[in-house]
Amino acid sequence: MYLEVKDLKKSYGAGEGFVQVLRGITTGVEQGDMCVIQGTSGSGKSTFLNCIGGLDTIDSGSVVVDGKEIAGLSQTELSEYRRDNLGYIFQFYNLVPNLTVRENIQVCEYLTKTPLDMDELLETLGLTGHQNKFPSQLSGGQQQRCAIARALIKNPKLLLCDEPTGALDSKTSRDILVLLETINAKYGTTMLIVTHNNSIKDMVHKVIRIKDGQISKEYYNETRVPAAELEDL
Ligand SMILES: Nc1ncnc2c1ncn2[C@@H]1O[C@H](COP(=O)(O)OP(=O)(O)OP(=O)(O)O)[C@@H](O)[C@H]1O
Repeated sequence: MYLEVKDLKKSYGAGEGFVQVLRGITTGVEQGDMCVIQGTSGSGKSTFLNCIGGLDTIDSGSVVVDGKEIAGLSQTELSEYRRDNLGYIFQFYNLVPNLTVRENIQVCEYLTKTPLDMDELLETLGLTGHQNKFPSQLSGGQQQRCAIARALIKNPKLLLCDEPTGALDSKTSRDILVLLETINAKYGTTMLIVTHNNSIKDMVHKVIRIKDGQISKEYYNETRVPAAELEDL
């Protein structure tokens, strides 16, 4: 198992403002699997992702990623863990506005000794002709592809995606999902995808549903629908 989570609990605030967000989550994801995390607004999906991604500390429980326990790591250790293992993609692309596409990706290339080949990645993501443009000169889909390239240049073993198609129209969403599928097949990247779009669950290996901070359902898809054939995106 690449990711093993046991009895993960996470709360925020104190006194009147105390919220118990994750109430003991136990689950796992195999290496190379794409996994969708579903749940209603406020159920704890992003919190779960952030705990696994070392962006948030954990109250109790265990999160083992690639054999390494990340619960209880110091901030410095967490930042090393993020640098060495993870790529992130968010709904809003968080590109640096005054850097070109290529430079935005280079920022992350420098974080690793073994980056993917920049030109090949630009080609895979359909960004070769846009590499010298600034984010403001790109469409939403192109900006998201740039954000994906930035996340992938380190060749992370684990890619965390929080609403990766949330700001995109249906055609561009499909393009992005086809891309994630291609990357998963090409590099074997394990992916956790938080999404409100109910169609995306059909293209992944595993689905985890969270309700009120607990797992209400989880299952593996026996057959997967290719992203290109998903309906109602
Ligand atoms: N930093 C924080 N401080 C206090 N409360 C927080 C914080 N982050 C999240 N919460 C609370 O935790 C609960 C779960 O939030 P989370 O963002 O994980 O939900 P979600 O399932 O991702 O929701 P959505 O689908 O709307 O993005 C919410 O009630 C939210 O207000």
